[in-house]
Amino acid sequence: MTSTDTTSRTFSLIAPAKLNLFLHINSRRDDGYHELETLFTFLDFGDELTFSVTHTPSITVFGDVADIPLQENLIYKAAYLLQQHCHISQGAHIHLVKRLPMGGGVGGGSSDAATTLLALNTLWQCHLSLSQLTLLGLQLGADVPVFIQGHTAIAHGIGEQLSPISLQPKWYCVVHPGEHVSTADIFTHPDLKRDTAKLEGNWQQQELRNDCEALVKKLCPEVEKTLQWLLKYAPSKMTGTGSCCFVEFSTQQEAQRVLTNLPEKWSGFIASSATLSPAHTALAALFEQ
Ligand SMILES: C[C@@](CO)(OP(=O)(O)O)[C@H](O)COP(=O)(O)OP(=O)(O)OC[C@H]1O[C@@H](n2ccc(N)nc2=O)[C@H](O)[C@@H]1O
Ligand SMILES: Nc1ncnc2c1ncn2[C@@H]1O[C@H](COP(=O)(O)OP(=O)(O)O)[C@@H](O)[C@H]1O
Repeated sequence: MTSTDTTSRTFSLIAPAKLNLFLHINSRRDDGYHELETLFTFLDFGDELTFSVTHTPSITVFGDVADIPLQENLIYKAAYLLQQHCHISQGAHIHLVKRLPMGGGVGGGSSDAATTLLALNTLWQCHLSLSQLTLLGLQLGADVPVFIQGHTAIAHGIGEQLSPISLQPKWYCVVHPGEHVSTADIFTHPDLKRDTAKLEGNWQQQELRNDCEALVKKLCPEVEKTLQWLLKYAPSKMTGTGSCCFVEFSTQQEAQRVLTNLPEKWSGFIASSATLSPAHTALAALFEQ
């Protein structure tokens, strides 16, 4: 999945998906952002990004860039932010293979941005620490810090205060109901439940849920249908602000069975969870050679 050519300074990394195993919204701040508590885990499935350094300062992003204008692509934004911050005179060619559904709640854009910061920090020899990269990443989105820190974590604040934890690896079948859900639309909706009490004591002994789920089910009937269909196999949940839904298993076979039976109108994938982000694991392996 990962390749390198250190002599021409080119390498590929997987920008992994995340799942929110629960997502509680505690309050809305004066700046419009929401205080939340969420459990992030990484999947060993994601977009593939290939980075090459150039001797001129231009930054290009090509491949599956769909109709996102270059300067709005989070990959470009991340590269440009780092280049400006560290006064780098080199540029980069970045190729994207998009596997994660956009607006699916699996964090594809944020993961692409974080992976770009991690990769170019190395290729451009910026020598920023993970804490410094995390602060830069937060300028790009509330979800970016967890992908930079790279560890399964419970997040507080707007998603940037991270307490790393370890979980048993599990297998997931993740289903995209074919609908795009805008994070901003959900967080600005008057009917969003935003008054869940903060967790106290051991989170594993408490009732956990996704506070966005009821609203998204109401707004997107296909999400409701997906959650219902998945219930035949296991308790189903939605990730982030949707629209992807998932079920958890101990074995690959159980997850594969759900994917095999998936109605044609939906798409999906199976993946196992990883306590460490696959992008971090791959980057460490590349530079230990
Ligand atoms: C809800 C979560 C949960 O993991 O995931 P997604 O469903 O988007 O993947 C994230 O917090 C999304 O993070 P991210 O997608 O990076 O958010 P941003 O770009 O910073 O913000 C997108 C929109 O969501 C709102 N937002 C985001 C995070 C937060 N804690 N409170 C908010 O109100 C922002 O006000 C903005 O209008
Ligand atoms: N490289 C990128 N990959 C995905 N989305 C991107 C990217 N760059 C910018 N975006 C924008 O960010 C939005 C949210 O993307 P994404 O992270 O996939 O969703 P979610 O936060 O629901 O997981 C997209 O609708 C798209 O307009």
